[in-house]
Amino acid sequence: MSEVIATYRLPGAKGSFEKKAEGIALGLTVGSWTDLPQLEQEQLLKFKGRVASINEEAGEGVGEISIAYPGRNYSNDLPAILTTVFGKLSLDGQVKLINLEFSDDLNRHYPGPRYGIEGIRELAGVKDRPLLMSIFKGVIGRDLAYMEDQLRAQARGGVDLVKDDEILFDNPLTPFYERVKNGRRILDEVQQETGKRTLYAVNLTGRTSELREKARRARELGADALLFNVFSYSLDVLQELREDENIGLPLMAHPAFAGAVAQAPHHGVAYSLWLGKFLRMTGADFSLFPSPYGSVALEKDQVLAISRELTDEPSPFKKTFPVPSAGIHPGLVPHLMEDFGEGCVINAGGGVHGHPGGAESGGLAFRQAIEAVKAGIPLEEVQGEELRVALSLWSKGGKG
Ligand SMILES: CSCCC(=O)C(=O)COP(=O)(O)O
Ligand SMILES: [Mg+2]
Repeated sequence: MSEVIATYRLPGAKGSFEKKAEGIALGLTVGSWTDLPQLEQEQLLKFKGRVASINEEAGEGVGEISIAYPGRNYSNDLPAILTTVFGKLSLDGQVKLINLEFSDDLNRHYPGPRYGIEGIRELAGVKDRPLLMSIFKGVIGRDLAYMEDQLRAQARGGVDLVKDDEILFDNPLTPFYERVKNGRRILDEVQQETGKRTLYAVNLTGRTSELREKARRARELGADALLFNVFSYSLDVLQELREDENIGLPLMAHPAFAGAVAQAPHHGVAYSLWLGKFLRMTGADFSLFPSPYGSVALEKDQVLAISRELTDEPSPFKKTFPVPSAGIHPGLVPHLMEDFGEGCVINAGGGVHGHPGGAESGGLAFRQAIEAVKAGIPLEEVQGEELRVALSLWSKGGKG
């Protein structure tokens, strides 16, 4: 039967959860604060939520309640489903949505990533190591020539991808379409020099009604991929971009604004859903999230839960690349590869541009660190000058 099963974590004393569960099951479906006439209750029974499970011992003074919501109550789209399972309830005190399971018949209507990890590896030409991504930094208020120089340096350093910073919007100095065209030209030139292809994820911004046309035009102009601030828009907008066959580009989901919904320990939505399951099912090829040891850190169990949702099998969806980020420098590469293996994207802005030798050296330092970890060589024993300088600047495993 079509249904979603929502699991909530909320405070309460033992013995109090059954009543709470029934209240949620009723209140978010057919009920209200007043009792309905008997006849109506019988008519509405097939629309009533069902208490699927109660765990009164999920933690100290905390329980977990799972409620099944019949598919006939909502259209199969995330706006309707999120409103059903956590619309009014999200306003009702300490309660956190920690999981949402979709029946197979509902799941199959979501697109998942168009490329996924394997498809992105094909595009990047990288099979057997984590991908390395750098980030434009300090380009607000600068012109296209400045960006071109920064892009060239990053690409010469051997990074596989470069992304716009999420705070770079369409602007007169570096307009979106010009960034796309220049990016293609510069990266073609560097590929001629080095033989290596670097992909550029340009930040797709502006009003929602403009996004699809801008994305289609970007593809025509040769864009490699699109960075997208999903949570300033919505998951459904991401899904619309994914499902547009005239766009067809890799989609890189940025977590900006995600904390507004997921950060609070006893409210909102779990990060594993918000940056994991929901992004994978709606079509993100990459999901960026704060690493456990960077400058904007999440708890390790939260981050690993995000990564599991992005990559676990079996799944009806291709895998989404986990992209642990924020405050990442070459000394952290062993931690990243220990926690995420080779199936991740190592993402750094300051850790590349902050290298004393400049962005090119920053990229080389990361590449040397990745190769060392693959070979089982301690970073301190690596001969690479760029890595040695980076390690002396940023203590291994410390914060940047
Ligand atoms: C918070 S996850 C996305 C990280 C990000 O957008 C960024 O610009 C990281 O820059 P950094 O200099 O910390 O590598
Ligand atoms: Mg950023």
